[in-house]
Amino acid sequence: MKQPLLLFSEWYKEELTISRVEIPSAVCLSTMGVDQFPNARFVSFKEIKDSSFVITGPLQSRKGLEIEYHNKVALTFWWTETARQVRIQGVATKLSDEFAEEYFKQRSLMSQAVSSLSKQGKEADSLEELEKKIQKKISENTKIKRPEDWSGFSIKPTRMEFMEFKKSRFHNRKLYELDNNKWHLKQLQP
Ligand SMILES: Cc1cc2nc3c(=O)[nH]c(=O)nc-3n(C[C@H](O)[C@H](O)[C@H](O)COP(=O)(O)O)c2cc1C
Repeated sequence: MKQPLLLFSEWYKEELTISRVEIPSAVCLSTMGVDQFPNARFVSFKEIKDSSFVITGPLQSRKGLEIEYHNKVALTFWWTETARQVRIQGVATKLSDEFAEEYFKQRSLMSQAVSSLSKQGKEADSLEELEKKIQKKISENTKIKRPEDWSGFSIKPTRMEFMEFKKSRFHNRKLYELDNNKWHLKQLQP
């Protein structure tokens, strides 16, 4: 049986080589809201590290607070060129400061400036003022420090479903479930 993280890497690579979308790393992150409503938004998948899926962003954002409240989350990929969907459920853990620094360094100057000055999800008094501050920060051309609040999550999968979409609707669905540290595979009906 092929291990699911290996299958994920193969599928992702296949999509990346032929993808024509600007952000092929986009993935839908679903969380459980403090109001018990599920909540979903796209984020950028960074990489698999220590058998976990890494995403980044501010911890004081809605998603950050929701994950703090309830650490079980879902990631959903839809890859248009290869017509494949991957659904992942797992447990999220905050990144270490060391890894957060690494990911912050990889961001463009613009992204770093936005992250350092924008309080993601808070109401804006004046977008123009905020944009001016960001432009000023960029023009200073000095090293931008990672805000303490900017980090990310490492999501350890416990269930992964791989679907090959078929025009006939006779989709191929393979479900991997983790039990006692071992992955078990089931073939699902379409
Ligand atoms: C393609 C795409 C990629 C995105 N990547 C990220 C990301 O990596 N991190 C992030 O915090 N927000 C990212 N966003 C913005 C989120 O969709 C969202 O607006 C933001 O994280 C606030 O969500 P929240 O209020 O639920 O915390 C991305 C949006 C899109 C459309």
